[in-house]
Amino acid sequence: MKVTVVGAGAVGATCADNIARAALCQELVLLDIKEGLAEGKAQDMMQTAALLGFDTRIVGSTNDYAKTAGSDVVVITSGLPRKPGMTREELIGTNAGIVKGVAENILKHSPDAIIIVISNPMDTMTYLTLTATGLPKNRIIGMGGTLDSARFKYQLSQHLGCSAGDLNALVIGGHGDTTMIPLIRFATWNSVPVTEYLSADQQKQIVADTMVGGATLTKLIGTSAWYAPGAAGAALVKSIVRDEKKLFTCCVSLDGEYGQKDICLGVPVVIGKNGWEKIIDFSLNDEEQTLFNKSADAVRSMNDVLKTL
Ligand SMILES: NC(=O)c1ccc[n+]([C@@H]2O[C@H](COP(=O)([O-])OP(=O)(O)OC[C@H]3O[C@@H](n4cnc5c(N)ncnc54)[C@H](O)[C@@H]3O)[C@@H](O)[C@H]2O)c1
Ligand SMILES: O=C(O)C[C@H](O)C(=O)O
Repeated sequence: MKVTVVGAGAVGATCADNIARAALCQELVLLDIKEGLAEGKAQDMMQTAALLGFDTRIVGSTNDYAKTAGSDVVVITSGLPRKPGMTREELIGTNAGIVKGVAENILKHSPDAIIIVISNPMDTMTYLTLTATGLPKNRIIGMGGTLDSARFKYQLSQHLGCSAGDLNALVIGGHGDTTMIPLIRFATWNSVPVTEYLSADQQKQIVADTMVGGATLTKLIGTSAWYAPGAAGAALVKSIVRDEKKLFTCCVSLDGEYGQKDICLGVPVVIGKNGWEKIIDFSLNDEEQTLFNKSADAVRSMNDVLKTL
């Protein structure tokens, strides 16, 4: 197996590090436009191999896409992160050009790859990657809901005083401060609904804190987060290369599911060797469906901005 991570910044390097530590592929290419950055980080990571005991060969590249040729999975993390006070959507002007160029270069050298898009605004960058490459929809996966669901479990675990690993919880919709939808009604603690244990106020607080999870970290750190985003990207890579068929919320192209079409948005999907293999379409109540439709409207208006760039 060969995996490429484009963008050797905070998220890309963390994602690559997680992929290497778990020995998810024989060859891992880290590519960045900044001279020497990817080569340096690749060498640094390779120097952990003797300490951590993995055999993945990590190759760094300054914009030489020939090195990425024949990748089975490509993770796109290239682009600007937001600064405190900004929304993810404000990154569209710069990141659309970067993501489009990267996707076209990847396609030339790895026409069979499954592409995971992480760059923000992620829902729109996923839609752009799908339309720019023309690849089958199952091979384009946006990573956002996977991270947001992990943050939702973190918030729940803090209130319940329990292991995050004992929780099942999904965030669907867009990957934006106001567009994501933490589905607390469906969240369980080892099969028992968490709503049994949490007051209405606690539930509201958990949902609100989950929605601004990325903004909260951006304010604290001064740039956006990378540990959980990198780990979330690697979890998707693992489910693909090991054909685990795990269920994650990912941003995928909808064709009528959840009442939406011609849009990429976060819904629960099965991830395996063919990319996203199945959308799990379950019934939302009126309130949840209204939120989902509003989320779709907001993402669609960002997709329209692409036409003006
Ligand atoms: N979807 C998510 O859940 C999620 C989570 C975290 C971050 N992000 C997004 O991921 C992106 C990266 O974040 P980061 O913190 O790693 O930023 P960063 O600045 O640390 O790294 C970005 C890297 O991209 C590189 N780059 C820029 N243009 C390039 C090009 N044309 N080709 C190759 N490389 C290029 C830069 O040189 C830089 O090293 C941002 O857009 C951020 O908003 C998304
Ligand atoms: O918050 C951001 O801008 C980065 C990312 O989307 C995140 O949720 O951590």
